[in-house]
Amino acid sequence: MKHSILLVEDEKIVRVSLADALKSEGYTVLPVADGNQALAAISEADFSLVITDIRLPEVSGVEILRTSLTENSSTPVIMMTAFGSIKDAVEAMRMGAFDYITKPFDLDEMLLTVKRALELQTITCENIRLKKELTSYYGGPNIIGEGKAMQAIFALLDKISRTDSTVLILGESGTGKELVASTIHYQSSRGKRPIIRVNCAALPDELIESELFGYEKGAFTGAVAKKPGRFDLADTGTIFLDEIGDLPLLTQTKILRVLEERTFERLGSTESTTVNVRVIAATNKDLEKSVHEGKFREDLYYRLNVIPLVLPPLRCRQEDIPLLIDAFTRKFNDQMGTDVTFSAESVHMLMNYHFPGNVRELLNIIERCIALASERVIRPDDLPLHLSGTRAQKTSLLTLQDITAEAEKNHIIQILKLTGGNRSRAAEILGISRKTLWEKINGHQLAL
Ligand SMILES: Nc1ncnc2c1ncn2[C@@H]1O[C@H](COP(=O)(O)OP(=O)(O)OP(=O)(O)O)[C@@H](O)[C@H]1O
Repeated sequence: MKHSILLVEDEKIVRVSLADALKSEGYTVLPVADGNQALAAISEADFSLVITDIRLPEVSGVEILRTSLTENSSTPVIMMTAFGSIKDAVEAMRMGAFDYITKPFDLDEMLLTVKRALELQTITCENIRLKKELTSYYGGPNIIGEGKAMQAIFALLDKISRTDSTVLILGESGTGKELVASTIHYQSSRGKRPIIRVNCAALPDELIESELFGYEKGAFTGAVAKKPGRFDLADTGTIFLDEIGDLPLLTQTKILRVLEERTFERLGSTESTTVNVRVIAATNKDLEKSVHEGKFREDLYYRLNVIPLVLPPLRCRQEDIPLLIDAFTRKFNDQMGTDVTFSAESVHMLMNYHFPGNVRELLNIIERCIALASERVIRPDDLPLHLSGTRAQKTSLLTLQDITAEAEKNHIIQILKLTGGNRSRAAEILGISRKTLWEKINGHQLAL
């Protein structure tokens, strides 16, 4: 993108020759002769750079500097000053001007200063953009959900972020475990330090320990230099152990030691290394079952389970689906420069889909629909075929017992919604005791 420069200079000869020189460098230039025109231009457009004379009739260069900094603080301002007004230039620098150039100036010197100022402006803008992206990706409000289940999660997140405890996040694939882990980290006192993610399921058993704990030079064939592990990299920050249920037993023992003593040994070293890390782990496995099966260490399970956070599957928080559709539609419309919306029938259809892939699946469906949209409104026919097909397909594969259980569960959800979560009234309508309802809520793992 071409840089745009506002040039404010009342001396015609300087204005015209400098504007020509800047244009021949490939910049877009708006030359103006007085301060009032400059102020009007600043309020109407964003410039990459402002170059202004200090002494101008009516409105001074200092006033232009002040307005420019207020309107857009990332736009650098270069002041041009005659020999007699150096004091003003110094004052302008103090106020935040990028630099000043004394008139008469050498053109090359001016172009070099312009280049430096624009480099700074590019970096500043990029920095602002990245920061925005980071906070919009990880900031609390961007975990979307307004149903009871998610409200309870937000309240817990708030508390967890203020502690330094180990957290275990449980939930099916795509329910937002990684998003939640990042949010806890960024909201915590370690937020400005690194968060290192390890996908325990993706690392082959023979590499996992060297990845986690690093190795010394010569620890094994091919270890030509010392390499820090992920725990070293996460020092003073957070380590996110994703899919922890897939860790081999031997590595589990070492993780337990880090959790208890904050120490570990690098491969090929007998010396202990101490780290200061917060551990957040996640899994979509039933860890309790893995413990019973002897696949997961019981002591590690209890050590991790200090604060468990269970993310409910999307099908159990139907009420969040329209909100998520809205947010994802906005996101992809922004990205693709489109203006697509979902019809009420499509939203209804999505609300009735069981989303085995949870929020990730919904996100992918929205992206796909917007990318392939031939019209502005997405109707049920435009949704992926499996959405209408899966229910029938799923039903045919289920046993009678499964179908009954599913119907029972959905009915309980509906009635609880109807009674605004009042369990006594729901039990009355359902014709069961409060105790039975409680057992069924637990049995179906309803996050209400
Ligand atoms: N409540 C939510 N609001 C907004 N976006 C969400 C929400 N939950 C999940 N997402 C988005 O859905 C996608 C999947 O989430 P994430 O990767 O955190 O899930 P996960 O549970 O860690 O999945 P897996 O177990 O497969 O690693 C991400 O793009 C995430 O930003």
